[in-house]
Parts: sequence; structure tokens; C-alpha cells
Amino acid sequence: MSSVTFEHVDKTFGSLNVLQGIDLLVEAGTFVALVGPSGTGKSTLLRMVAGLELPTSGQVLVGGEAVLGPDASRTLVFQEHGLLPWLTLQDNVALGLEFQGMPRVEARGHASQWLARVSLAEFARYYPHQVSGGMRQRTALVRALSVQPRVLLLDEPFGALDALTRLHLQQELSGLWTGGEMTVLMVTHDVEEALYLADRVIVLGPRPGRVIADHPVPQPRPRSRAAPSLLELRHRILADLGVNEFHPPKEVSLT
Ligand SMILES: Nc1ncnc2c1ncn2[C@@H]1O[C@H](COP(=O)(O)OP(=O)(O)OP(=O)(O)O)[C@@H](O)[C@H]1O
Repeated sequence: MSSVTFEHVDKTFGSLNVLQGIDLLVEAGTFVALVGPSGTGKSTLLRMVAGLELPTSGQVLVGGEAVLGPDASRTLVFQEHGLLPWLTLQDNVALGLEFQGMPRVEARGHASQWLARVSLAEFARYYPHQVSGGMRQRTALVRALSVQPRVLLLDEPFGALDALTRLHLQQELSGLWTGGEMTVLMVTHDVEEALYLADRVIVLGPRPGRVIADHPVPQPRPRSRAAPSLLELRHRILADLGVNEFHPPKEVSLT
């Protein structure tokens, strides 16, 4: 596991100023969620940690070292599962381990164990098109976790799933990630998801994206989604995002 540091990071694409003056330290072994309006550069921040984009100025450091390109120790999981359609779920998971040099038979054994942890043991020999969207995303998640990256980057990982499947996967991720062993940065539009999973929620303001709030989540795990302190924090984060849930309803005359 490694810390992730953004030092005075600016990012522009042509004339578009996407991120400005990002200074952020994500401590090693913590789970941090990034929320903010569409187009504020959240995915761009993750892509810079993954080494897929470079800052226009400033730098991104992982474990104290500047990120200059992609590396297997930093894994990105997208909304689209990204599984290879011609490989079974087991072989999709095993592939990452094989890339790390693990012999094929051993990698397939590990892959089976990981799939069993997300209740997919009996689907190990299925191809991605033969399973549901939730099952594909579960597979993508364990594929990323199985290689034990130092930093796991989650970009709206459950964004394409129905609400119920999404809740199940959040619960599974919360069970798989017990803290300490890897640093996680997750982009989400779902404030409840952020509060259920993260140690800290960072709020980005409208473009050019800047950090406008940084909320620690003071709740031990496993969490209750209905904990009053989380509900209160949810209201505060929504207020940061310009959503006032307590806006009084207009008076309606019944006469
Ligand atoms: N490679 C690129 N080339 C040009 N512009 C880009 C590139 N990548 C991102 N952008 C622009 O940067 C801005 C921020 O994009 P980004 O995907 O980081 O935002 P986001 O906060 O993740 O948005 P959303 O919540 O809608 O996914 C957008 O206006 C986008 O068009």
C-alpha cells in the first residue's frame, strides 16, 4: 500500500481548464471517495494516478515517487467491466496474476478462490456474455483485487448496475476491503455509496475542479446506512454540492 499525493496539480486539455490547484494527501491504506458535479475532472484525477494522463503542472506521487506512466501496482476499474469476451471468468481473473509471473495452473487456482469470495464459483467456466452485468462487475472487481495492487482506483465501478445489485456489490466490496492493505480512490456520483464505503469524502467544485470540502467519515465498519451521523454528513455533502434537501415545500392553498 502507498500514499497518494497531489501537489499543486493543474490539468488543461487544450483551452479547457479542468483541474486547478489540487493539493491532496491520501494516506496509505485508506479509502477515499471523490464526489462532485459532472465534468469537474474526477476521472482525470484517477487517470493521473493510473499514469494514463500527466498533470499540466504540479505532480502526482504514489508512495513518494512521481507517477510517470502506468504500472501494475496501480489498477483502475471502470464502470464498464473490461473483461475479455473470449476468456472465461476464471481465465479473466487468472490473466492478471499470470501477467505478474504466476504460473498458469496456480493463477487459475487463485482465480477460483477469488471468484468463490464473491459467490461466483459455479460460474467460473462461463464467458462474460453468459452472466449478468452484476456478475461481470464482480469479476472485474476481484480481477483487480487479486493482483493486490498498492493503489486501487475505482471509477464509478457500480454506475451501470441496477440499484439493488449496486447495494449488494457495495456490501461485497466493503467485506473484501478490510482496510490497511491497499489504498483506494473511488469516484462516485452516489453520496450514500461514498459514505458507506469510504474513510473520507472529498468534494470537488465545478470546473475548473478544486477541492471544496474534505469530510472524514467518523463511523466504524461494518456500517449501517441509516446511522444518524452518516445521514447528517450526507446532508452536508449534498449542501456542498448545492442540493438543499431541507428546502421548505411551497405552501399549497386548499381553498
Ligand atoms: N483526453 C481528453 N481530451 C480532451 N478533453 C478531455 C479528455 N479527458 C477529459 N476531458 C475533458 O475534461 C473534463 C473533465 O472530464 P472528467 O471525465 O475527468 O470529468 P468527471 O468529473 O469524471 O465527469 P463525470 O462525472 O461526468 O464522469 C471534461 O470536460 C472532458 O471533456
